[in-house]
Amino acid sequence: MSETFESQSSCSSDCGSCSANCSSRQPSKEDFLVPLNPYSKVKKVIGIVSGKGGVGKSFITSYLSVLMNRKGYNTGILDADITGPSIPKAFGIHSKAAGNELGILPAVTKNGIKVMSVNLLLETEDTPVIWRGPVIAGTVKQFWSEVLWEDVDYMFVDMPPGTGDVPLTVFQSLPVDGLIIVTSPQELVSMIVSKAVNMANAMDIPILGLIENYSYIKCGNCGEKISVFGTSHIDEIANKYDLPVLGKVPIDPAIAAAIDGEKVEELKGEWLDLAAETIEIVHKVRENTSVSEKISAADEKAATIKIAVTVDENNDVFQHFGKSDKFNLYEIRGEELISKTTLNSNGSGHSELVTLLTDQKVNVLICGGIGMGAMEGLMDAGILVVPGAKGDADVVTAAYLDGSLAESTEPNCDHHDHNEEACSSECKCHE
Ligand SMILES: Nc1ncnc2c1ncn2[C@@H]1O[C@H](COP(=O)(O)OP(=O)(O)OP(=O)(O)O)[C@@H](O)[C@H]1O
Repeated sequence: MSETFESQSSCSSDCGSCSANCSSRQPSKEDFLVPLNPYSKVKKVIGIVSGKGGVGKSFITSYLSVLMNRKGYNTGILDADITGPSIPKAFGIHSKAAGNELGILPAVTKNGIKVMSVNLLLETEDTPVIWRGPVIAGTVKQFWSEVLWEDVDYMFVDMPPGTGDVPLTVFQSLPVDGLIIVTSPQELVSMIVSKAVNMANAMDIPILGLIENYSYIKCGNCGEKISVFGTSHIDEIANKYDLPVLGKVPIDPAIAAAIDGEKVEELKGEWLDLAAETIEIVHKVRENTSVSEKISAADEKAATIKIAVTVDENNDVFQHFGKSDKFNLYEIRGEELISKTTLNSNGSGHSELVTLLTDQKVNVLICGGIGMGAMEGLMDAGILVVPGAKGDADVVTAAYLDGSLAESTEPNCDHHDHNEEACSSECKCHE
């Protein structure tokens, strides 16, 4: 029986009455997807990509999964960087993969993150993987279809670096919900990020944002940020593609010590908090308490709230409330954004700003640092305050609406130069 006959006979339509030209049919995105292990359920797949190797993509993948695990989500890592697998070491995993009749069993980290990597299959960890592209891509597909992942909320895929054939096959084979592009300042950032963005667009996969690793070094004595690789262009490129910058990670010996010491789960640092929040908001897998529940259950649909956010010229949350000269004003009805406008002030002190916000009938203020005097003024005026917010104002507002950022009655001293020490008794924030 010829191949042509077989394929025609598998068509259930009556070809005699069909005008479609089957040979010219373009395959859809779904045609390339590999089925997931039938005993597993993965809610969201986040791909971590870089234009080239060596930018710390594996660290970013590991630490993002640690942050999502800390938020209480079932988290997995599929290490698709087959020729440079570094995920198991970061978690101190040296076991070999076992299996049962339902599939290959992933390794499980101390805190419960599931990991599958080629290192779990190699005889020794230093065995090089000298495989051709199709074999590498086939291995990644097997990690998806044959590993018994069971229930995973967020699966992070440490993608092979670059934009060649292997990453392309991986992109096509897995149902990736969103991508994060990792870069470093010394790269030809514009060109390399552009390639990754174009690839994602061609594959019709949304990009959540950019993360710059090795962004700067912080001086241990004075706290000054030193850009060792020269001026970063990450903000320009993010503007060009209208993408948020989800994190700028410094070169920090604590990071190297945690990764090389196989203790990434013990690492503490807020560098990727915004990225984790963005994943949580954009690819929501559980229902959070929404702000509309907080206002009024009775007229939830009709209620309009006005949120003011202190902003700088980059639309990031400005960190000193009393010196804010610009606010974003978001008007929200029910779950819907009705308007977003800019409110200018002369930044002349917190009591004038409280009056300005009261006149605008603002219900909620989201800001960075704020002292006790201003807090009291706002609370007296019936304005709820969300202090200590950082990053893009739109993302932060979405986080508040989603219930992931909460109001507080405590001041926040980020607006003072404490060199990251705790607020001292000389600080006037609490007066
Ligand atoms: N921000 C950082 N500060 C200090 N050390 C870092 C930082 N990011 C990564 N490192 C260290 O650099 C080394 C390489 O990191 P990682 O394994 O994530 O990247 P890679 O494998 O070289 O690159 P990629 O994953 O992009 O191919 C590791 O030892 C890690 O601890």
